[in-house]
Amino acid sequence: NTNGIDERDIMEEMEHIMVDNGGTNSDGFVAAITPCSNYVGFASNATIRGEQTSAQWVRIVFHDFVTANLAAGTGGLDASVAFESNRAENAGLFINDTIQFMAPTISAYLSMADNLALGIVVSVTTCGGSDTGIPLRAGRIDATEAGPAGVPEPTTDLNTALAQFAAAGFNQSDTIGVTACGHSLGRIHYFNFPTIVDESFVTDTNLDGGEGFDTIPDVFDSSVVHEYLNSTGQLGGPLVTAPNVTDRSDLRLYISDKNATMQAISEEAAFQKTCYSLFERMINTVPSTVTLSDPVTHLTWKAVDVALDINSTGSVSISGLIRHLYTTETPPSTVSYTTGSSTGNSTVQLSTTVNGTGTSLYGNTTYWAFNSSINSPGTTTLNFETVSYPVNDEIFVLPTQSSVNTTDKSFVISAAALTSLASSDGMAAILYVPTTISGTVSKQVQNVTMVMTKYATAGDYTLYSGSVTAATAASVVVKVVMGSASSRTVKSKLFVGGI
Ligand code: HEM
Repeated sequence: NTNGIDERDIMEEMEHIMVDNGGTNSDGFVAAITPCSNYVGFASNATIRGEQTSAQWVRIVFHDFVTANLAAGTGGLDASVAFESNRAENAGLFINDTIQFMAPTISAYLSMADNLALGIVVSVTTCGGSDTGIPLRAGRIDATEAGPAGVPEPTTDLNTALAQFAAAGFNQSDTIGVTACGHSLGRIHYFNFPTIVDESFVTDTNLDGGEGFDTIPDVFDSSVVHEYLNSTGQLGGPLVTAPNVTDRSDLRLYISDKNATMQAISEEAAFQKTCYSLFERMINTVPSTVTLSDPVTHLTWKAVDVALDINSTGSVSISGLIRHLYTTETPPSTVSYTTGSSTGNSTVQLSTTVNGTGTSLYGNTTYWAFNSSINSPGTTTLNFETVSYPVNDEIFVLPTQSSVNTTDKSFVISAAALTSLASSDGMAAILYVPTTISGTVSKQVQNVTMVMTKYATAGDYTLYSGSVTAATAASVVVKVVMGSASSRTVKSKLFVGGI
């Protein structure tokens, strides 16, 4: 990543938001769409509005992606949609609901655009799709301003709509497929489209007057296709049956190849397979300057919140959590680990303390706490089960000797570096601060550099500290740098008082 963040950390953060859904170390992301019919929007009377968060998360990806210009290498999934909520083509609550919900999970590791990609993938899963159907990559970079307009609307004529999709790399059949896939979930609302949905849909428990595209708008399946082809249920939905012919954009699209694509995806397995592939292409449509990671997989074993510490004599210790994700097998009651250095592995250490357990879409989790001294300098890995986690004991942040004041957003940061590394550049901390910006409810990570001063020596190490005030205290990531040496990053939630 161009901002000095390890790709491994980016991928592991995305995995964390995806997997840690409840209990220890959970963040509530997937809970928002569990069950699939759930709504966590910010409008008043949320529970009776007739809205569905999972559907919003699918729709927002389409609206962000479709204005890509493949030939120019611009646009795609870059979260520019976060600046575009006022456009008529973006009618509805979905942009601000989604962006505001996801803003807290923006960090140096995870952009808003990566949050959006994650959102559609977990929505498909919780709404009944496969949990491994859509490979999810990380590394998207957020736009800093609105992009061009050009999302098809119900009144957009067929050729214009097909040209808009074509500019984003989708041919006619792709366009028909991806629209039917999207319209498997959610509703069209009277509140947004009063000429399309009848006012009678507005009730005390459906304030926005939502009418489903199919009879089960909270299940990701081929019903919308069947009902269209067989003239049952919702008949393909309001964009097929709208009173005004000009509003029948789904009908124009579906019949434009004489229903060939709709026939081809009418079998459930073919529908799912086609939709996963088309959704994957949407989320992987990114500006040509962006390089995506390999797919993020669910990790059976994982190191979490790893931190180094040092005492006054210069003895370095490592602590953190070991997470095990399991489905059917019984989790072990202890986990052994070693640390690796140039002179070989340490003696085997045992973690017997279960720190907590959690639930996930992909199984259950158990967390063990570990804490032990390491051979320093020279330790380069923490090893357990299948994991070899990189350690840098030459230069490191000291989370337990650092603190955050969440009231005035001030940080006091301590760090250690080998005295032999000392550079005339001095030691500095870089704080990656998700910062409010104008024109959107999203945030942008801004780098704050803090000069540190030497305050002690401890064995082979020199200790530094400094203080700084940032725009926010939440979801800040910190690393320290000296000359060409750079530490691993840590979350400031590990600091005393951190969030
Ligand atoms: C020509 C193409 C398309 C047009 C004209 C179109 C139009 C619309 C309209 C008018 C709504 C109603 C929004 C509201 O009232 O809240 C809607 C909803 C929706 N659209 Fe599309 N759409 C198109 C393609 C797509 C695609 C490609 C996807 C995703 C892959 C998608 C996903 C959705 C979803 C999930 C909803 C439900 C949103 C909710 O319940 O909040 N649409 N669409």
